[in-house]
Amino acid sequence: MKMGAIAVIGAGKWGQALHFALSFNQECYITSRTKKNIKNFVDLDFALDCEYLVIAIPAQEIRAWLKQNFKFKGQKILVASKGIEADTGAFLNDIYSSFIPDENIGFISGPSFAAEVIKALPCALVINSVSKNIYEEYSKFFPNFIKTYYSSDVIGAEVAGAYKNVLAIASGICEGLELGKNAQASLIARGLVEMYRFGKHFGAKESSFLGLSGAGDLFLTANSTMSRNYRVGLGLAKNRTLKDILDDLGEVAEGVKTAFAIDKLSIQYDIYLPIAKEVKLILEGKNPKDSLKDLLNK
Ligand SMILES: NC(=O)C1=CN([C@@H]2O[C@H](COP(=O)(O)OP(=O)(O)OC[C@H]3O[C@@H](n4cnc5c(N)ncnc54)[C@H](OP(=O)(O)O)[C@@H]3O)[C@@H](O)[C@H]2O)C=CC1
Ligand SMILES: O=C(CO)COP(=O)(O)O
Repeated sequence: MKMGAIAVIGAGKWGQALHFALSFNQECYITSRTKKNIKNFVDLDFALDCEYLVIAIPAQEIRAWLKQNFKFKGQKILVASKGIEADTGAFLNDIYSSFIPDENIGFISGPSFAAEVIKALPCALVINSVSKNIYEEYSKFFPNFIKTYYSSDVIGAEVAGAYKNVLAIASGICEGLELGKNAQASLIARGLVEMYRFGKHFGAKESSFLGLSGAGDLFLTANSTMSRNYRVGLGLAKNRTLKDILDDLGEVAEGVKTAFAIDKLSIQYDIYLPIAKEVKLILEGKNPKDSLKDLLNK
């Protein structure tokens, strides 16, 4: 194994932004399914042999990707994806845990549009891991325009990062229906309560929802057309088909599949999650105006 070497896996928007940031203090490699003209682009085998691996592929692809490609030989993994597996309702940490010991895994969370990180604009991120060593080792790699914090609340970070994408869809719908800023702020605030209710069920800490991983990322994503999930919501409010919206987007909007995962878990564990439920129903074809009536009357 190449000790000390770092590689990003997945050269999409976030992978490329992280590669840019992680190249400030050291050489950083990057790989993807499709070969790209990026400095230090390497093949997958080269990347997998690095000690530090930052994985930035869509949540729904991770299980199959790990099964097909990954062999654990002591690598330290930083998971950059935000989503919950739709088919099973599995959290990413549980998927990774069956391939890699928990002490070797960290999760990045917090407000971080790739388009701003790749311009070296300042931001603050959380590295969540059961092992503080993972935080200490990875935080050294980040450039000085990114401030990193440590948290051991892996489930809190995961829930917040995944759930805010569903709420960003809801907020985009709110904007698309021209319901006004009062309605949008109410939706986001109740959304924060809802995502904490969900997280608490799985043992997440309240502080994660009050800080960068929860409120921070939710306020960012649910207020900006820079968010892909928000733009999905805008399209749904304008009665565009989901297929049409996603074809136009050309990038992943994790909230779509995650809405189905959350709905599955809400039924399985009997957790009251009215906003996520309506997002899932709208994705299945319910008229957003009917969802609004139902939310107001619940
Ligand atoms: N964009 C952002 O601002 C942020 C994104 N994230 C999260 O990061 C994750 C990735 O997002 P983002 O980079 O923006 O998405 P993109 O759609 O831009 O890119 C997705 C990347 O995943 C790769 N990929 C897709 N399917 C597979 C597969 N089956 N096997 C291997 N690789 C695959 C693609 O490979 P290829 O290059 O070959 O097409 C591409 O590099 C998501 O979970 C997202 O929520 C988190 C924080 C910020
Ligand atoms: O997670 C993000 C910013 O923190 C990116 O959000 P979108 O995937 O909705 O663009």
